[in-house]
Amino acid sequence: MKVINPLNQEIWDRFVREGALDTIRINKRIAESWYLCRQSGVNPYDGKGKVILSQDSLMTRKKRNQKLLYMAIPFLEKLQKVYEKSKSIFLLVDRNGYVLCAKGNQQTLKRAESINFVEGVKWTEDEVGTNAIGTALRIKEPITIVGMEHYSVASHLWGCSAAPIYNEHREFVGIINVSYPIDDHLDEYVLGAVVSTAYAIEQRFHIQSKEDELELFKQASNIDNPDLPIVLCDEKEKIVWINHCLRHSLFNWKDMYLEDLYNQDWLIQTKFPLYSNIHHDVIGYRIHIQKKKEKKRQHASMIFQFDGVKGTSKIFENVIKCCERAAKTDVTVHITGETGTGKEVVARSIHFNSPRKNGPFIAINCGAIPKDLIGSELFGYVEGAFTGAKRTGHKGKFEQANGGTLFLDEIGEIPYEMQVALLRVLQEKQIVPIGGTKPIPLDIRIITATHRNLYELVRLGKFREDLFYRIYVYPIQVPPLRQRKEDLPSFIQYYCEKNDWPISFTQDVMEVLMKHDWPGNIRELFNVLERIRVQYEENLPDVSIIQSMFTHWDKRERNESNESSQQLSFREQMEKNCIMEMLEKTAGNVTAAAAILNIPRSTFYRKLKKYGLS
Ligand SMILES: Nc1ncnc2c1ncn2[C@@H]1O[C@H](COP(=O)(O)OP(=O)(O)OP(=O)(O)O)[C@@H](O)[C@H]1O
Repeated sequence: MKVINPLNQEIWDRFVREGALDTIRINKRIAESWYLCRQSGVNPYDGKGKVILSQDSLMTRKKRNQKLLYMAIPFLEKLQKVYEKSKSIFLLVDRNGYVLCAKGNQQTLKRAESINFVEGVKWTEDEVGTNAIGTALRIKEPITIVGMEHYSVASHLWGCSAAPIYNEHREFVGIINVSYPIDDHLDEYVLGAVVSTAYAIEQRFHIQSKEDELELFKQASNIDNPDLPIVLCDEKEKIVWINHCLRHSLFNWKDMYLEDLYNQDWLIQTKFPLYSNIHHDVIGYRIHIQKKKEKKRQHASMIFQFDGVKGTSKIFENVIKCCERAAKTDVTVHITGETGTGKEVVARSIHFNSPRKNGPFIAINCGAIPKDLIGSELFGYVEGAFTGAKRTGHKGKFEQANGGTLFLDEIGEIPYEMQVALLRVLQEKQIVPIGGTKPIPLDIRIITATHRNLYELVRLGKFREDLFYRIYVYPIQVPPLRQRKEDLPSFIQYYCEKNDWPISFTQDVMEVLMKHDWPGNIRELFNVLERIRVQYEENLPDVSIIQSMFTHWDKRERNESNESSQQLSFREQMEKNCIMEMLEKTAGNVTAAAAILNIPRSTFYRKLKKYGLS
């Protein structure tokens, strides 16, 4: 490959003015590029870089190309050493033409700044006209472009040689380039040196792929659960290892790719990316698979179905076992756990796996109903039971749940005086609606839940001991997310699949998520994922941004909750919620809502004003 002689001003002038070119006098690759530039309206009198990434976007792009950077930078530096006496600069460019890294002579780097030839700039033919980087990127061949061979004037005083870089799969991954001021008179072998460097980088990719494979096997030896059918794939999803329990059912795995498993009736349960400790890019996946038929059989024999993420943690496996046992009987279950840990999901799963599954599942949050209304909400009332009562009467939650399951959430919030009535219903298994005389027999399973310590409430005299023993028959403790962090990837995958969000989280983002304490548990996790999805869509932000999001949100949420608690007491907030709910139910009919809530109309209007609802 020889360095092409610069063209003269006359040829360039004629082409940009008239589009006329004597193609014999010009390298055909350059002629072709000039025509393309002219066609797509590139300005020959400009040619400075215009699309320049912000620092954040450049960081994200570097992150995405971290393997390329890791492989190529040492060779770029070697090349720089060879030409250290020259005024050259040395650049690494990604597959889309963005400059990821620029090193070399400080004076030349400064000079390059005047045409925006800097890190983060998009240096393609479309943006800046014919140039070694942009043209090599289009034709995927090494090329040197000097002086007026550049289509636009901004580069007329430059010479540059570029070559494409390929990875171990012969996929094009970027460009390596040397640029120099035209008066630097670099030797004619510079293009050869650039090509050799690109080749050396490709060899490095090959060696690294062997090292990655070794690391994958090393990580495989740490696989925790030998009873789960696990396969290990490389980053191209080629199966490289299967664990013991698959050795008798998956024979020809050595030539298989992940997608071949679908054709053999296997289902992917979880897919967990594995990262290199060296270049931090994905090197493969650990995949938990399951035979399709097994799943069908499970459905057929009605083995316990949990409608949510089970994960792989031991602690949650025990919860599922408890649910399974409880579902087979009519035992009264009491679920404890912090807010957002999935107590209601657990309650539902017990109901829908029990013989009552065809009956109703009725949930009521005892903490969200004003004290005065809880009686009518639970037990119902008959026609004309009190002023403002609905003419048709009202079926209470107990009656609504007849034949099924009643889930009393936040049972610890139930007013003390109401606890006696509740105890009586549980003992007598019948209900008399408010204002009524005829008892209604009940056939229901009771599940209660609380995030509070009921023992403590009993000790403080806030919860009746007799009621406590009536409901605390079969306790199930749902663990907080921080005690089952190994389930985080399964939750993330669940969320991504549910929202059709094809994104894979990098290892450092995973680490940040793993380190967070998740005070709001699964609800908080889903909220965080939702915010990231809405704000960043497919371009997962850099780890530092996610980290700062946590700090920012934490602060904001703390402030917001302080503000709202200063404005409204808990009781007031409950009252406001109840009024809003009733207005929604009555389609905004104030008279009807006030009547149902048994609040005089004038008071009701005052409250609407107080809560900013009028
Ligand atoms: N195992 C799970 N798989 C998928 N989603 C879950 C799981 N557990 C909980 N969630 C989701 O997390 C959120 C909170 O769950 P849930 O309402 O059951 O928690 P909770 O403990 O009852 O909360 P609270 O104490 O605030 O009533 C819901 O959106 C629920 O769908």
